[in-house]
Amino acid sequence: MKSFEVVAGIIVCNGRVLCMQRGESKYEYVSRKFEFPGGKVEAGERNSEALIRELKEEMDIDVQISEDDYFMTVHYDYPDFSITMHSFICKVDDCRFTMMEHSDFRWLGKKELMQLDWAPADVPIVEALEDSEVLDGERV
Ligand SMILES: Nc1nc2c([nH]c(=O)n2[C@H]2C[C@H](O)[C@@H](COP(=O)(O)OP(=O)(O)OP(=O)(O)O)O2)c(=O)[nH]1
Repeated sequence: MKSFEVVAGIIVCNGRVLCMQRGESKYEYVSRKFEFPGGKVEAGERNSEALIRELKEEMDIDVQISEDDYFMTVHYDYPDFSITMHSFICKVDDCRFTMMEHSDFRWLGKKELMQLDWAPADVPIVEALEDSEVLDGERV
Protein backbone atom coordinates (compact mmCIF):
# COMPACT_ATOMS: atom_id res chain seq x y z
CA MET A 1 0.00 0.00 0.00
CA LYS A 2 1.17 3.54 -0.72
CA SER A 3 2.37 5.51 2.24
CA PHE A 4 2.70 9.31 2.40
CA GLU A 5 4.37 11.74 4.76
CA VAL A 6 1.95 14.63 5.27
CA VAL A 7 2.30 17.93 7.13
CA ALA A 8 -0.64 19.84 8.60
CA GLY A 9 -0.80 23.36 10.06
CA ILE A 10 -2.89 24.19 13.11
CA ILE A 11 -3.36 27.85 12.24
CA VAL A 12 -4.30 29.91 15.31
CA CYS A 13 -5.53 33.50 15.07
CA ASN A 14 -7.17 35.43 17.93
CA GLY A 15 -7.31 32.17 19.86
CA ARG A 16 -9.32 30.31 17.22
CA VAL A 17 -8.23 27.40 15.07
CA LEU A 18 -8.67 27.33 11.30
CA CYS A 19 -10.57 24.24 10.13
CA MET A 20 -10.67 23.68 6.36
CA GLN A 21 -13.22 21.53 4.55
CA ARG A 22 -12.02 19.35 1.69
CA GLY A 23 -14.02 19.23 -1.54
CA GLU A 24 -15.38 16.09 -3.17
CA SER A 25 -12.79 13.35 -3.42
CA LYS A 26 -12.68 9.94 -5.03
CA TYR A 27 -12.05 8.55 -1.55
CA GLU A 28 -15.30 8.90 0.37
CA TYR A 29 -13.55 8.63 3.73
CA VAL A 30 -11.84 12.01 3.20
CA SER A 31 -14.39 13.61 0.87
CA ARG A 32 -15.89 16.82 2.36
CA LYS A 33 -14.20 16.15 5.71
CA PHE A 34 -12.57 18.88 7.76
CA GLU A 35 -8.78 18.93 7.98
CA PHE A 36 -5.83 21.13 8.82
CA PRO A 37 -4.32 22.74 5.73
CA GLY A 38 -1.13 21.17 4.43
CA GLY A 39 -0.19 18.30 2.17
CA LYS A 40 2.42 15.80 1.14
CA VAL A 41 6.10 16.29 1.93
CA GLU A 42 8.30 16.22 -1.18
CA ALA A 43 11.67 14.50 -1.43
CA GLY A 44 14.45 16.45 0.27
CA GLU A 45 12.15 18.79 2.17
CA ARG A 46 12.11 19.29 5.92
CA ASN A 47 8.59 18.98 7.35
CA SER A 48 8.51 22.66 8.29
CA GLU A 49 9.61 23.67 4.78
CA ALA A 50 6.93 21.49 3.22
CA LEU A 51 4.27 23.10 5.40
CA ILE A 52 5.43 26.64 4.53
CA ARG A 53 5.22 25.68 0.82
CA GLU A 54 1.79 24.04 1.11
CA LEU A 55 0.28 26.95 3.05
CA LYS A 56 1.51 29.35 0.38
CA GLU A 57 0.10 27.15 -2.42
CA GLU A 58 -3.27 26.36 -0.82
CA MET A 59 -4.01 29.47 1.23
CA ASP A 60 -1.66 32.15 -0.10
CA ILE A 61 -0.30 32.85 3.37
CA ASP A 62 3.32 33.38 4.36
CA VAL A 63 3.98 31.78 7.72
CA GLN A 64 7.03 31.25 9.84
CA ILE A 65 7.21 27.67 11.04
CA SER A 66 10.17 25.94 12.60
CA GLU A 67 10.67 22.42 13.88
CA ASP A 68 10.07 23.94 17.37
CA ASP A 69 6.40 24.43 16.47
CA TYR A 70 5.89 20.66 16.16
CA PHE A 71 2.71 19.44 17.91
CA MET A 72 2.15 15.73 17.25
CA THR A 73 2.34 12.95 14.66
CA VAL A 74 -0.48 10.59 13.72
CA HIS A 75 -0.20 7.43 11.67
CA TYR A 76 -3.41 6.35 9.97
CA ASP A 77 -4.21 3.50 7.58
CA TYR A 78 -6.93 4.43 5.12
CA PRO A 79 -8.34 1.63 2.92
CA ASP A 80 -6.27 2.69 -0.13
CA PHE A 81 -3.16 4.32 1.39
CA SER A 82 -1.60 5.21 4.69
CA ILE A 83 -0.36 8.53 5.99
CA THR A 84 2.06 9.66 8.64
CA MET A 85 0.93 13.18 9.41
CA HIS A 86 3.07 15.68 11.33
CA SER A 87 1.18 18.65 12.77
CA PHE A 88 2.58 22.05 13.71
CA ILE A 89 1.11 24.96 15.66
CA CYS A 90 1.20 28.12 13.63
CA LYS A 91 0.12 31.31 15.42
CA VAL A 92 -0.59 34.21 13.09
CA ASP A 93 -1.45 37.88 13.77
CA ASP A 94 -3.18 38.38 10.44
CA CYS A 95 -6.20 36.06 10.04
CA ARG A 96 -6.62 36.68 6.30
CA PHE A 97 -6.08 33.95 3.72
CA THR A 98 -7.30 32.98 0.26
CA MET A 99 -9.14 29.68 -0.03
CA MET A 100 -7.67 28.17 -3.20
CA GLU A 101 -8.32 24.44 -2.87
CA HIS A 102 -10.90 23.87 -0.15
CA SER A 103 -14.69 24.16 -0.25
CA ASP A 104 -15.33 25.87 3.12
CA PHE A 105 -13.72 26.80 6.43
CA ARG A 106 -14.49 27.58 10.09
CA TRP A 107 -12.57 29.40 12.83
CA LEU A 108 -13.37 27.55 16.07
CA GLY A 109 -12.33 27.67 19.71
CA LYS A 110 -10.68 24.51 20.98
CA LYS A 111 -13.82 23.29 22.79
CA GLU A 112 -15.87 23.58 19.58
CA LEU A 113 -13.56 21.61 17.31
CA MET A 114 -15.17 18.21 17.90
CA GLN A 115 -18.47 19.47 16.44
CA LEU A 116 -17.05 19.09 12.92
CA ASP A 117 -16.80 15.97 10.75
CA TRP A 118 -13.00 15.58 10.65
CA ALA A 119 -10.92 13.32 8.43
CA PRO A 120 -10.33 10.23 10.59
CA ALA A 121 -6.58 10.83 10.84
CA ASP A 122 -7.24 14.26 12.38
CA VAL A 123 -9.36 13.07 15.29
CA PRO A 124 -6.41 12.36 17.64
CA ILE A 125 -5.00 15.82 16.91
CA VAL A 126 -8.34 17.48 17.60
CA GLU A 127 -8.67 15.55 20.87
CA ALA A 128 -5.16 16.55 21.91
CA LEU A 129 -5.87 20.20 21.10
CA GLU A 130 -9.01 20.12 23.21
CA ASP A 131 -6.93 19.08 26.23
CA SER A 132 -3.87 21.12 25.35
CA GLU A 133 -2.79 24.32 27.04
CA VAL A 134 -1.09 25.44 23.88
CA LEU A 135 -4.02 27.71 22.97
CA ASP A 136 -4.63 29.05 26.48
CA GLY A 137 -4.04 32.74 26.99
CA GLU A 138 -5.10 33.21 23.39
CA ARG A 139 -8.73 34.29 23.91
CA VAL A 140 -10.17 30.87 23.02
N1 LIG B 1 -3.45 18.24 4.28
C1 LIG B 1 -4.07 17.36 5.05
N2 LIG B 1 -4.26 16.10 4.58
C2 LIG B 1 -4.89 15.24 5.39
C3 LIG B 1 -5.34 15.62 6.67
N3 LIG B 1 -5.94 14.54 7.23
C4 LIG B 1 -5.89 13.53 6.34
O1 LIG B 1 -6.35 12.40 6.48
N4 LIG B 1 -5.24 13.96 5.20
C5 LIG B 1 -4.97 13.12 4.03
C6 LIG B 1 -5.77 13.53 2.85
C7 LIG B 1 -4.83 13.33 1.68
O2 LIG B 1 -5.05 12.04 1.17
C8 LIG B 1 -3.44 13.38 2.29
C9 LIG B 1 -2.78 14.73 2.09
O3 LIG B 1 -2.49 15.00 0.84
P1 LIG B 1 -2.97 16.31 0.10
O4 LIG B 1 -3.63 17.31 0.98
O5 LIG B 1 -1.80 16.73 -0.68
O6 LIG B 1 -4.15 15.71 -0.66
P2 LIG B 1 -4.49 15.25 -2.11
O7 LIG B 1 -4.41 13.79 -2.15
O8 LIG B 1 -5.79 15.90 -2.37
O9 LIG B 1 -3.39 15.94 -2.98
P3 LIG B 1 -2.72 15.65 -4.35
O10 LIG B 1 -1.65 14.64 -4.11
O11 LIG B 1 -3.83 15.14 -5.23
O12 LIG B 1 -2.20 16.99 -4.70
O13 LIG B 1 -3.61 13.20 3.67
C10 LIG B 1 -5.12 16.94 7.14
O14 LIG B 1 -5.48 17.36 8.25
N5 LIG B 1 -4.46 17.77 6.29
